[in-house]
Amino acid sequence: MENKKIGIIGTGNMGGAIAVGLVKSGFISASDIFVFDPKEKNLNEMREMGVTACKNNKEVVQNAGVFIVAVKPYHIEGVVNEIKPALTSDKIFISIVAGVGIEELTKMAGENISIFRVMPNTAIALQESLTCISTNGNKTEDKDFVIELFDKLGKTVEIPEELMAAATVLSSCGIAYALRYIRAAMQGGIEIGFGADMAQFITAQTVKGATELILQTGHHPEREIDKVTTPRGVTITGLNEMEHKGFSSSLIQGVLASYKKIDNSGK
Ligand SMILES: NC(=O)C1=CN([C@@H]2O[C@H](COP(=O)(O)OP(=O)(O)OC[C@H]3O[C@@H](n4cnc5c(N)ncnc54)[C@H](O)[C@@H]3O)[C@@H](O)[C@H]2O)C=CC1
Ligand SMILES: O=C(O)[C@@H]1CCC=N1
Repeated sequence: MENKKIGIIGTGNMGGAIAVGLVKSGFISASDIFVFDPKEKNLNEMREMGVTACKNNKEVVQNAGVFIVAVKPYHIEGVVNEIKPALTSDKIFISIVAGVGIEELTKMAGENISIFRVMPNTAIALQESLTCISTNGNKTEDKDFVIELFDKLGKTVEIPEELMAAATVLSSCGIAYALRYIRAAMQGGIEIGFGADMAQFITAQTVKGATELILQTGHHPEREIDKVTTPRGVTITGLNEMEHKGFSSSLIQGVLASYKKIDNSGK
């Protein structure tokens, strides 16, 4: 692929976060990122970062060799119809749209274009995404570029497309589940004496520490928990009370409910 300029179609929560992460990463100069969004406010935020705002989606695809579609599932078909005249065989089409498969995307865009499904999360703005990539038999050169691109924006894992719905739940929704844990722990922290800001800082840094313990050692969480739970101590008392109230079960059921929602809606 010759043209390594990057397009983003839809600069809402995710498209905007990708643009921010890309500019921060220095992987590409801001002016080589081409975006369109019908919301002028979103485009202005992009312009302020030095990103090139286009007049429409077709112009994005004409300028960029690789483009990321980050619109809601119900807008994808309209977007693909709009960009179709600019879809030459040298383009790489990356979709982060939840629940829309490569087969469906191929029907919309045509056979002769390289299509990837990618599932990032909002931490991509900080280059801390966990991004799942499904390559479905694309050319090695294209695949290498897409992986390199998202490696600059966090960590990547390559998965078969059949796991994309599960990836959406565990990684993309997962950020929200983790944040809800942080909020709940903060609320407990406030009730036992901390101000909100201090409770937030203590909880967030503690979660970061827990995450690093797992990521850096590869240990099972329970192995690290065993080091904290003094017999007859305060930790096990709290943990057991959480389990009596359904903590793990509630999380697992939430994950399954999100997964079912993707299956049910086909989105
Ligand atoms: N929000 C998240 O954490 C994640 C979202 N996704 C997927 O990313 C996609 C976007 O989600 P969000 O960013 O949350 O939604 P959003 O609503 O924040 O952003 C979508 C953007 O698309 C723009 N848009 C609407 N019609 C358009 C058109 N014809 N051309 C160009 N832009 C258009 C909207 O103005 C909006 O700014 C969805 O398909 C979602 O499934 C995937 C992973 C994580
Ligand atoms: O909630 C949603 O439907 C989207 C997909 C993954 C994260 N947000």
